[in-house]
Amino acid sequence: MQRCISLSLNGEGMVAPNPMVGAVLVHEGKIIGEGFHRVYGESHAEVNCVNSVEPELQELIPHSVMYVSLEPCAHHGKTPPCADLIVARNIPEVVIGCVDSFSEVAGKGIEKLRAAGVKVTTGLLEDECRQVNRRFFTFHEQRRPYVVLKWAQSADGYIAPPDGAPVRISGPYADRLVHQWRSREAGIMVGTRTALNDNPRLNTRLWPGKSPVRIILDLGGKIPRDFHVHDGSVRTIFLTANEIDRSKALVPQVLALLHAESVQSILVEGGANLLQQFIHSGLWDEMRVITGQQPLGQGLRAPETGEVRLLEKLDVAGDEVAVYGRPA
Ligand SMILES: NC(=O)c1ccc[n+]([C@@H]2O[C@H](COP(=O)([O-])OP(=O)(O)OC[C@H]3O[C@@H](n4cnc5c(N)ncnc54)[C@H](OP(=O)(O)O)[C@@H]3O)[C@@H](O)[C@H]2O)c1
Ligand SMILES: Nc1c(NC[C@H](O)[C@H](O)[C@H](O)COP(=O)(O)O)[nH]c(=O)[nH]c1=O
Ligand SMILES: [Zn+2]
Repeated sequence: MQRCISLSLNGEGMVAPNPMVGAVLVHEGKIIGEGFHRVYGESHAEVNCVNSVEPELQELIPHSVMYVSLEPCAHHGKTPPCADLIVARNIPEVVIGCVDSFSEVAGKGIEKLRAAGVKVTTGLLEDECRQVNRRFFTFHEQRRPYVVLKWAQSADGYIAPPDGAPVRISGPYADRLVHQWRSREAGIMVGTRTALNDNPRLNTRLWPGKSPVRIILDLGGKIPRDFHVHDGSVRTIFLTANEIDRSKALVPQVLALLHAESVQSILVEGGANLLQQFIHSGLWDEMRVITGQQPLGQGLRAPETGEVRLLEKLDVAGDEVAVYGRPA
């Protein structure tokens, strides 16, 4: 199953909104086939796994066990049901990492396999398999995008100078990492003042990968038409007074709207005002804080994190990158 998890990660940035999935076929303890879901809309891991078995070993398939990190699908989506393929290839046993909570599946794959006499085991490395697809599961189970908060702060805790002018706090390597993060999320969001002060592009020009949908808070329609966010280079959602009721809490409104737009995950890049509202709402999943090497001395303070749980700390060419989760 660990091999399935490693294989599944090859689909990162390519398969969303589908989950990342890996599968292996094992005959008498030996892997005879393996596969992963490569690209959204193309064949699933189970299919690529069966097709990877060498012609001379195909006869072993009915005597093998399939390990797969996510429950095989049971419906005709963009591709036929994998549960039907497993039955059709007479695979007698399937070991599943985690059940698929997507309503079209949600146990129906397991039911179909068992009804056809296939021995099914579920829950092997379940937490690890769910962690791989945390965006997918949050979207389908909590009916909101997976939320990653991110900011860069100076060594003394500021995110901007007093006049709010854009300033580079993180170094070129951390910037490249941020663009890799951008390529792994479906959406990227900033507040009105960040859009006005920084005129950001919010794309992935420093990393090979898909640029996320831009989500710009602009209730007053203040952002000039010649700013990058109006350049039409990527899909951009402007949140105006038509979509957002100022008298109500912002974050639940934004997340409901993005769920309706099928935006499975967002990277919230600031500023402090917007980030603080997400932190106070409790509707966030990861917090990634880059601390630069230079102090600013004064300016706009970084958001208050509140109680958090440290998940990871990296040194990126002198910049500290800390990843936090919500308290347990
Ligand atoms: N270092 C970093 O990582 C980083 C990241 C991003 C930004 N920055 C810097 O941070 C500064 C901007 O941050 P900021 O905290 O001042 O502003 P911000 O969070 O970018 O935007 C705040 C503005 O968004 C609108 N807004 C926020 N909540 C709202 C709500 N609930 N309903 C309606 N509108 C709402 C309001 O605009 P209106 O006032 O128009 O109503 C509010 O003034 C800039 O100087 C930028 O350079 C730094
Ligand atoms: N100042 C630093 C930021 N700022 C984040 C802002 O959202 C900024 O507007 C955005 O990064 C600009 O986007 P683009 O480059 O125009 O695409 N973020 C960092 O990671 N490091 C900083 O020093
Ligand atoms: Zn499938």
